[in-house]
Amino acid sequence: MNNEQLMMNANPIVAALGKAPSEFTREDIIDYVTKNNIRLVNFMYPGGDGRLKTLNFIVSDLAYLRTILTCGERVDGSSLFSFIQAASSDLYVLPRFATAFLDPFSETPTLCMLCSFFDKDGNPLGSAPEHTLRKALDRFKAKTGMDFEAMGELEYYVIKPAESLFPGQDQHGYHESAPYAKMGAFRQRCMQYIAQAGGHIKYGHTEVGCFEQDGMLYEQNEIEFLPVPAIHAADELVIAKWVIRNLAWQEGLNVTFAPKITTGKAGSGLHIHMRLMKDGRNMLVNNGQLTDTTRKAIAGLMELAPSLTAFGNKIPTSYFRLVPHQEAPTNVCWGMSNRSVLVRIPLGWTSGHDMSRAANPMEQEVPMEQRGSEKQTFEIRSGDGSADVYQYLAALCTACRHGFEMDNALEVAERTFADGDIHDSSRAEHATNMAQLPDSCAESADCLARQRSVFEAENIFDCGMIDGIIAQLRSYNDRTLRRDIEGDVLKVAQLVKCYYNCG
Ligand SMILES: NC(=O)CC[C@H](N)C(=O)O
Repeated sequence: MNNEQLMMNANPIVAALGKAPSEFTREDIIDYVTKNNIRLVNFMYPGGDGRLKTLNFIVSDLAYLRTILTCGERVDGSSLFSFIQAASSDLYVLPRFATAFLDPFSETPTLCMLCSFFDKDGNPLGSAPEHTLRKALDRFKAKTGMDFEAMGELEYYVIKPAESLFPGQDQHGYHESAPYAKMGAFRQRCMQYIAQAGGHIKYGHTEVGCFEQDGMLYEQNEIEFLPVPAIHAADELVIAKWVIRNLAWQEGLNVTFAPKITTGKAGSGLHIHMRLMKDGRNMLVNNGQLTDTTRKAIAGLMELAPSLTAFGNKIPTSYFRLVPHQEAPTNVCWGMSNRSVLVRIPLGWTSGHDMSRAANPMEQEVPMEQRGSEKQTFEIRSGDGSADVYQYLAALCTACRHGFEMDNALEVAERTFADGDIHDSSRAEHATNMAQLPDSCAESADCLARQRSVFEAENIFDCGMIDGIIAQLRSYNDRTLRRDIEGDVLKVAQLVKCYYNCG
């Protein structure tokens, strides 16, 4: 991290220690705790439900502080993960110093760190979602020589009593400003806290969803991150959800990351953008054109798309979102810029034009390498807030790697390419030739059962974890649920309520 990055960094621990989080040592943490009168240390780790769990420690003894930072603690794994048996349930949690941040909600000065799980023999827990992602990333690097970067687009609804002044427009909330958008200040406070906790935020805005129901305003918002190594992307997403929920609670607002809350209105996705890097260079484009590297990674996603929903769309209401005309995908295809495809190639500053100079004629010309050519990503649009982000990113990384192992990857990429809106009636024929995404948890479970060997290869996904995901998906018994209740407002509302606080 250079001086400019340090100066502007929102995390006060980075500013105080004068170094990048990846360089934080145990002694740095002890030094910070001592000098800044930190009274509590929190270990935090996502459980099987995807939510951050918290273990508090009082700081009253330097030796004890050093012990917990060195040895971690022991926790009951069977209460955190369904795949861990009660008979051999103890796990270790060890804090990762690079994730240190100050708890923005605690009255007592508190330092938080995310933890990794270890088994009784002191090895990283093979079935832990975070370790699964690490294994997937290492394997990706070993196979392709590239680093797999990612970032999430976190969509959520904020709910508060409706006001009569300056009403927003139904399904037209996209990038709205105050006073038509009401929750901008709340979103900006969330963004500040997330950045202080180490999140690399690209931007925040309101989204399409905006409606009133039973005297309440439902305003959809989005916070989008910057591409970072995928472990950080997952860390940032779980912290962001924790921040948004806590701030909402503090301010008397309700928030939901649920995939669908009302039929016919925009659902909330968790789109993931990916970038493949080699020696700091983005390998997705060359001379403004998509490379075969990109096409191969996309081919892997197309091939495994039927089972990716098992990781990214874990609850029955997930499948009420994957319907036409709501900017959510239904077919297994990819394309440029349009939002009805499963994998989208958004604009990537590939023209090489100096647009800034065109907009500001007084400016000097910007050097070619500063015109944004490193910004290109590819985006998968199926996942939602029910996903365990570590597991989901591990599945995406594995699918992209699979693309480099397929003999016919370029052919698959060619066949699944769709230009234009696939829901446009003039393109109906093309759409009918495309594979459909699963329409229920039950179907996702079947698809994962068929394709599980790709995820389990190289020992990346633990077979107990895959068994657990399949069993959980099947437990909802929802094979025909969407068809059965789609038009029944009351039944949909009951279902929505069950999964309102998912993930
Ligand atoms: N602008 C967008 O792409 C909206 C996405 C949409 N909310 C979804 O469910 O995925």
